[in-house]
Amino acid sequence: MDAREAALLTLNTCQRQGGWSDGALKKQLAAGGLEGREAALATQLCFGVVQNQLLLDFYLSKFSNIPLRRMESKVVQALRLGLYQMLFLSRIPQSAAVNSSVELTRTHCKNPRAPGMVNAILRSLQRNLNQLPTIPQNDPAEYLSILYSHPVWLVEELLPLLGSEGTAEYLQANNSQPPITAMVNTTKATTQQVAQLLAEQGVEVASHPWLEDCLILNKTGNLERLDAYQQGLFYVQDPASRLMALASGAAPGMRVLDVCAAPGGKSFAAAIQMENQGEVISCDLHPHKKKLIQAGADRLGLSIIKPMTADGKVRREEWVSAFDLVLVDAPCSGLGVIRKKPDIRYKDPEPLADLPQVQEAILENAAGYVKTGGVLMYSTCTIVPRENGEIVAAFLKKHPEFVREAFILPGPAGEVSEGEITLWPQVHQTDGFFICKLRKVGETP
Ligand SMILES: C[S@@+](CC[C@H](N)C(=O)[O-])C[C@H]1O[C@@H](n2cnc3c(N)ncnc32)[C@H](O)[C@@H]1O
Repeated sequence: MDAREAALLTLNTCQRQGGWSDGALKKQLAAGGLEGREAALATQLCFGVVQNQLLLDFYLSKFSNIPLRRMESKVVQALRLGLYQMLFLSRIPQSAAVNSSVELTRTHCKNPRAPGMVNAILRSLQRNLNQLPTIPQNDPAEYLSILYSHPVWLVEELLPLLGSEGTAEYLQANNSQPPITAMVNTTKATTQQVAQLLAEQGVEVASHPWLEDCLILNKTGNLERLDAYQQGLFYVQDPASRLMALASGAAPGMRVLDVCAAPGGKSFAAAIQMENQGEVISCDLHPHKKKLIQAGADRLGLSIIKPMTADGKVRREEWVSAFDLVLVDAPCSGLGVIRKKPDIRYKDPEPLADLPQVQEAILENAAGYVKTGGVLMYSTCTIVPRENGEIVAAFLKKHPEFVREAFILPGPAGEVSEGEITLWPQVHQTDGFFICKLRKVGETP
């Protein structure tokens, strides 16, 4: 199996079964025994097609007599792969892009006429690459939707928030490849020691420009096989999540509750900040996720983390007013992590409508666990106000005993004087993320 075949099979699985491309690709690479450059190419092809799917389909449909929706899924994926390479990967000769897609169609598609059709469509596109049809600009949302391959409903939601230039910048940032950021487990080693160990194993390592104890990694190969990973000297996390822990003020000796904890990233960040002194109770609704948190904590040697299965909406009397710090990293639409999970954009938006209700209920219940004088953090990895600022505003209306508290972050975010911030990939070079810090200044009424 080569990179293109792995990409085709992954894209086809995701299209037909609705899975996530990152997970499906990982399985496909393992099944096909792909490593190194072939694995990197398969990843680029797979993510590139997903990131540009609406644009690719716009052009393909102009050059095909048959609507794409009436073609076999693998034929559509072969067409997308061929055109993606021609438009975005100038290092690949165009003839190789066309021929490989024709070959994939011959090997994997049922219809004997499919290879001829794929050849004809891609050759015709190749001849017209310098004069492709223009995307209509009369409707700004539709234009940006096609140009940057995001659904119209999302673009329509962003335009009033960011304006057309800001929206375009955000959508473009979503189609970029974020760096791998490794957070050093400073309870076990210094950043310099970890950087050296990684470099000795051939990883390209650089310091993060503004986040302490964070390394940017390149050429990791299978990261989980690295000695530094196996020894629990780092974990992979976006800077936004670390910023949430920094804003929270988690400190040694505190009693902390992480209400929505799996797979454990915020708990790990807090426990490391606490120098593994104190207690972090890390809960998640789903029983199978408890093991995931425990495995991460064990690998990192963070003994203060106590994983539990618990529903964040259901009150536990023994926890009332018992914690210095409560983290609510709420289940959300994930629209801030499109860079890492490019297919989030194509998921059905209908179930997202119920999320604010769940978020409100979890925040409401979690607030009861904060001691007077303690801190309640609310965060999500999304950028839409209805899951972020609007949740906090509604909560504060009912809870005068809580107030927003200013905090200072390293990097472009700087001082957050209003106590809440939305981080954006195009501005802060992080995932899209929301952080709000609330201090309980009075007794529960
Ligand atoms: C955004 S993720 C948390 C990410 C985690 N804090 C981290 O940094 O790794 C939200 C989590 O909330 C969990 N969840 C959903 N509903 C919940 C509920 N009612 N109570 C507790 N956890 C819930 C989900 O299983 C999911 O793991």
